[in-house]
Amino acid sequence: MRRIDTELEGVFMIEPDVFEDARGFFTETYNREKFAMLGVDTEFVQDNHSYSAAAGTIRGLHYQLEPAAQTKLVRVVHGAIYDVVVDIRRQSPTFGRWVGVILSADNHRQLYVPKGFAHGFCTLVPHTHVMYKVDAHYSPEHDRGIRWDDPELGIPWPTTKAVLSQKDAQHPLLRDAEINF
Ligand SMILES: Cc1cn([C@H]2C[C@H](O)[C@@H](COP(=O)(O)OP(=O)(O)O[C@H]3O[C@@H](C)C(=O)[C@@H](O)[C@H]3O)O2)c(=O)[nH]c1=O
Repeated sequence: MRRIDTELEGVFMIEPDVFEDARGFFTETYNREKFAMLGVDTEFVQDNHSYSAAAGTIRGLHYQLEPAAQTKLVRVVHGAIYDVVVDIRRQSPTFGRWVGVILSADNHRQLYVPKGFAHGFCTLVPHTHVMYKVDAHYSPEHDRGIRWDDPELGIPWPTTKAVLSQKDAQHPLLRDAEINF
């Protein structure tokens, strides 16, 4: 099991050990002690599961305001995603910078998304199931978003025909977003 850092400080992947045999495989998708040793020192309170039918489905870019800000640990149990994290802490030296990684059922990688970052993904294949743990409960009144296609971010989403929710089509640009962390 290993940690793979990204260009954004505090944003990293966990690649668990996968034990394959004639039946298939076994893997620990979360182990408090082992994950904590790699930096996932987080008390999760909610597990989420989203299913996207079509390839090219984009969900994001999402965050919750303080005091409901969330740390997330994201993985894919079926299919694959291009997973994006954007630093939206206005005082941060890396404000507005983002990283994109591939998480898939095959690579078993998990992405750690700290508070202060917006998160979104694009499904790369149909019938993709994403599961993630969060350390603060869902709070609709603190729920916010940033436009997935904000030109100042310039994220190269791997689709020419994004499938979006109505909500996600209407978020403000990062420069106009309400942010309190
Ligand atoms: C996120 C969430 C949604 N819901 C409800 C609200 C709504 O009726 C329905 C769908 O919500 P959304 O459209 O916000 O779901 P979705 O677009 O999948 O939102 C998620 O996107 C990814 C990228 C994230 O990072 C998550 O934190 C979350 O924001 O589910 C909950 O009950 N609990 C939750 O934790």
